[in-house]
Amino acid sequence: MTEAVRLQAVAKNYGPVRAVDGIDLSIARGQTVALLGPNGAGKSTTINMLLGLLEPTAGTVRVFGGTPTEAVRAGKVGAMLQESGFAANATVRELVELARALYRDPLPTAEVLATADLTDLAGRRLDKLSGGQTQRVRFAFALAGNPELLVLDEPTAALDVESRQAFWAAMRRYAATGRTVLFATHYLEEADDFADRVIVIARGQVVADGSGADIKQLTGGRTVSFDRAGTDLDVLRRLPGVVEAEQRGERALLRCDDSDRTVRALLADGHAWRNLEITGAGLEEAFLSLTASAGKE
Ligand SMILES: Nc1ncnc2c1ncn2[C@@H]1O[C@H](COP(=O)(O)OP(=O)(O)OP(=O)(O)O)[C@@H](O)[C@H]1O
Repeated sequence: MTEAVRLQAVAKNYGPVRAVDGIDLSIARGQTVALLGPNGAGKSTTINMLLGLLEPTAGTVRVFGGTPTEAVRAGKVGAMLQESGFAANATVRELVELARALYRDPLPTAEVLATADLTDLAGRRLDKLSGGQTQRVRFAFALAGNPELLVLDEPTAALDVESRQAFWAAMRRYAATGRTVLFATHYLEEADDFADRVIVIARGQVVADGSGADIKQLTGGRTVSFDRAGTDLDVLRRLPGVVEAEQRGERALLRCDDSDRTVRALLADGHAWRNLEITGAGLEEAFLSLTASAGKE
């Protein structure tokens, strides 16, 4: 069995809200995968179905060939979800030992502490930790059972840059042991930096799936901007190669999947523009243009 996760035509409704709208995907063992999408895209809902915490409205979810609940019961899955609630008067070490006691084949305490970079904090009470340290404790809790699949829902939300780096260094140590890691994020740099594969979801659907580089290539990813001198934004939006147009102050910003065609059309049609600029897109621009094109369908 080389497959860790398989979702087939998975959908989830909350009353009238279609949070997940037909997701198909398969994740091989050993991959580090980012689920990337804006707020409300359906990331947490997808993760909760994968952990057996929510039942899909339609479709099937398989984890290591069985149901999510079977995989969780067998100790194959560790999860770090968005909320936490730990007894404040326990120490870091006590909490790790509590987590280990829940599993048949846990990692040694020293290894859990070292992987999560908590060795020096083992004796510290949980209520005396910084936000970044608390996140690493939650990470330690998730990996204590030695899971084959680690699922992290926005693990670095609200952390400063330094704490984020420490967190991802810890995650990499775990991934390097050949385990499968799936993490949700809306930080585009994180997806690009830490995942082998980036699955972009928007409005409950997969809109792109590949490496960070693939995703940038998919969109062509350039922004053409200029002082627009009154040209109608809708006219600009219809120019060839334009995915989305918006106005910022005096400037029009056109997100393009083929900026050469856009610029040629701008020249040919004699639009009144000044101070033209063409910039290459980072993953952020690529992501916005993917999301925008999904909305056009
Ligand atoms: N319990 C619920 N009841 C009703 N609607 C919900 C519920 N949970 C989520 N939703 C809606 O489903 C959609 C997807 O939400 P979800 O939390 O899965 O997105 P997300 O990508 O994880 O977002 P975030 O990055 O903000 O956590 C959103 O429109 C959200 O408002």
